[in-house]
Amino acid sequence: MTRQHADLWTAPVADGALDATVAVPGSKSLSNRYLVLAALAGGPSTLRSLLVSRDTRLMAGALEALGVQVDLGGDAVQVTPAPLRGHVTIDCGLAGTVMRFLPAVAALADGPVRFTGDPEALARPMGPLLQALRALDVRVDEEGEPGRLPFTVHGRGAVRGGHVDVDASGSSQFVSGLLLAAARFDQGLTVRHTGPTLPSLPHIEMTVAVLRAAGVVVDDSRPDIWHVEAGPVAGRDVQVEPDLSNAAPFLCAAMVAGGSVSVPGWPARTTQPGGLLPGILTRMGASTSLDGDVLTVSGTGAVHGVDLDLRAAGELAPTIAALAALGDSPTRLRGIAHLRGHESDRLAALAAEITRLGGQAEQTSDGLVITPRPLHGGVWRTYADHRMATAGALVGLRVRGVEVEDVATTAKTLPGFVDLWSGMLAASAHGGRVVRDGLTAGPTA
Ligand SMILES: O=C(O)C1=C[C@@H](OP(=O)(O)O)[C@@H](O)[C@H](O)C1
Ligand SMILES: C=C(OP(=O)(O)O)C(=O)O
Repeated sequence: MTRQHADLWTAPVADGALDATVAVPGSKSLSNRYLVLAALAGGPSTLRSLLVSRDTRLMAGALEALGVQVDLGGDAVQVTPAPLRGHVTIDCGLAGTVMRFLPAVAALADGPVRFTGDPEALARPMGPLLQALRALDVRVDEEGEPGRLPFTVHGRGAVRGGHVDVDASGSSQFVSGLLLAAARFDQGLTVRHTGPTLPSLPHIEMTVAVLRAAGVVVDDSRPDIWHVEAGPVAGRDVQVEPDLSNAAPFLCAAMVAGGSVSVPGWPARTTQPGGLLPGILTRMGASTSLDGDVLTVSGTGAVHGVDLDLRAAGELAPTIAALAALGDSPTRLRGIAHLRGHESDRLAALAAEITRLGGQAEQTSDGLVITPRPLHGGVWRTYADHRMATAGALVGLRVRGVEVEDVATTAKTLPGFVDLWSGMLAASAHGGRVVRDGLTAGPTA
């Protein structure tokens, strides 16, 4: 896209130290897991503080197409399960959680379920999951390139289950997508990961945790093997944690601009990879404190380079890479080769955009090496990738004239991003107010 045609948002520069409390909405990963399990449950569920964003609307829409009643209006989302019907098409958008969590669910429907998505979604890997379904005697027809959207899962109302191998080195979501539906298979399911590396283990632990909380028996005592017993899934009343990965750019903003940013609702224990943020940001020069459920990150503007294995938390990589580009020494990010199959090829995208602004960033076989250089303004391309957009905003907090292309792509997981971001800056000028979806809600004390 050329500059003339792009939809550009000039990222605001911080003109002083930050002092704000930012309330971020619910976790995408938890929200879409709760929706799937609520659809497979034996009775209704109430999901409180569920994220309402493009990814969760796509999930809700897909489940509704399959016959489930999902009422997204109001403070709490009500889900009423129903027998799953086929002869429908599911639009996955660019949501990994929809394209990877629903094919095994579709196998339980009473007819064919066609999966489509955004043009960018056609580049995201699906093959190992589709092969695993075929190994379980589920018929899957691909329409174009093998192992990619679009494809059709031929539901037959039941899946035998048993044992299946899957190479999840491309995405942990292949494992999660099999486990989430497995309690509804006749024999349950044992999944064994066979690939060389396994990314995003906390997200698999999240899957196990939400299954257990719904009364499903899961054995994860052996490395790379998970067993889900056949049995009922309980309808639940749950409170969704805030999205800690979406909190990341706000917390990092305190390091870039100096000052403090707090995020309320920070869970004492979590399976979200964002739970690793306090440790990572401390290594990069921040001070962090947890006061009750409020996490505060404080910084001086100094950012130190790190050598970091982000295998467990690849979702944080775009934010950490943007932070690293503003550092005082080089950073090496490892263990994230699979980011080449995320919303964009994130390793290529980050290297290209940091370089475009005068920085130095090179891809390695499994990550990035970022050597800080003085940066200048310019267009920051986002490749339809929400985390590229928030990474550009972070760079623009210090570098004047960063124009973020298609900032609306943040609607994938955080539709209120621009309002929250400018609210954080406005609140800082007024002494620590709470910012919720762009609204300054009042003083914190
Ligand atoms: O299961 C999940 O909710 C997710 C798992 C991870 O996927 P990968 O293992 O493909 O990185 C993560 O990056 C994604 O944002 C969400
Ligand atoms: C990789 C991500 O998303 P998805 O759930 O679409 O895989 C992400 O949000 O960083």
